[in-house]
Amino acid sequence: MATEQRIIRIATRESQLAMWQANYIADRLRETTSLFDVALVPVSTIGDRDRTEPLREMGGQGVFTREVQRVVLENHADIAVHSLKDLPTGPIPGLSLAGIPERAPRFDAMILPEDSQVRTFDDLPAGSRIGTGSPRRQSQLLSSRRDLELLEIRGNLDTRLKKLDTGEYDAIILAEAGLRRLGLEQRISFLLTPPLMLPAVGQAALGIECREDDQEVIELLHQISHAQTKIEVTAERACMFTLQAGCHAPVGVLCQQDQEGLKLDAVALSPDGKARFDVSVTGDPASPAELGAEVAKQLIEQGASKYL
Ligand SMILES: NCc1[nH]cc(CCC(=O)O)c1CC(=O)O
Repeated sequence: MATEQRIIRIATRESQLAMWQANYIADRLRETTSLFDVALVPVSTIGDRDRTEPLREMGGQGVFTREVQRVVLENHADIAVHSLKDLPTGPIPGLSLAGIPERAPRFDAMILPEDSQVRTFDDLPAGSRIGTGSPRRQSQLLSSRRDLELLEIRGNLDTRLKKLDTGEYDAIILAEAGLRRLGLEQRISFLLTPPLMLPAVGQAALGIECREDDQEVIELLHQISHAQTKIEVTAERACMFTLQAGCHAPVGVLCQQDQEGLKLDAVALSPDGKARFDVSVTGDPASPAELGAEVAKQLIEQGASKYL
């Protein structure tokens, strides 16, 4: 008689992007093992239910992740799949962030109406209305172009693209990774790359949590993890944790391996972009958390705390 197969239950938000990500992880797990079956457990979060308030005013950190985590803690699911950039950096008692799969392309993208002739950031007409509620994106754009008008925008990717197409904005900014995952990359007019724009902590990476005592699932999540991505996001998240800054702070980071070692660039800005603090440190790839803490320490020494 066949023994009963354990089903790995995957808790996820219900947005199109979250469901894509959860299905992607389900496929990776199925490729890794035939010992388990997988099933999705959709969860609605306050971040999804309230589409009107600017995100940073909605109880801030964890509005997209807290309820998904609770479902796992209460054993109604076994793993939680998050966009790592939405996951607060502090540890959650009872949960282990055991899965960090390979990161997708991590930069931000500018989207213009389909008939626009504008091809570069510098070509944007003076006073262009740019839709983004992210203080990180707003402050970095204002740091190079004081003339731009930054406007709040909410909603999932489809909703935001519709708001652009109906003329509410001259351009909007979205992460390249999310657009690619939903097959919308043809809407990208151009990428916003460093030094103009540093991405968010963990941007384009996924974070998968499970209960800290679920050794079977922890091992499975290690098998679908990617060593280099894990090193990079460990440095980035340690920097944000030491800064005591959340995902809505005006902070951008970029962690990359080069010939000299593991390099972490970070920028913190005032909301209007007039003040900015830049730090770049190269460290030992074997100690990414120390590198992140060192970069945070230097930002604080420069006076960045005032804006965090
Ligand atoms: N805060 C929303 C969010 N969280 C994750 C992504 C998709 C990209 C990613 O995984 O970094 C997005 C959308 C966006 O910023 O455009």
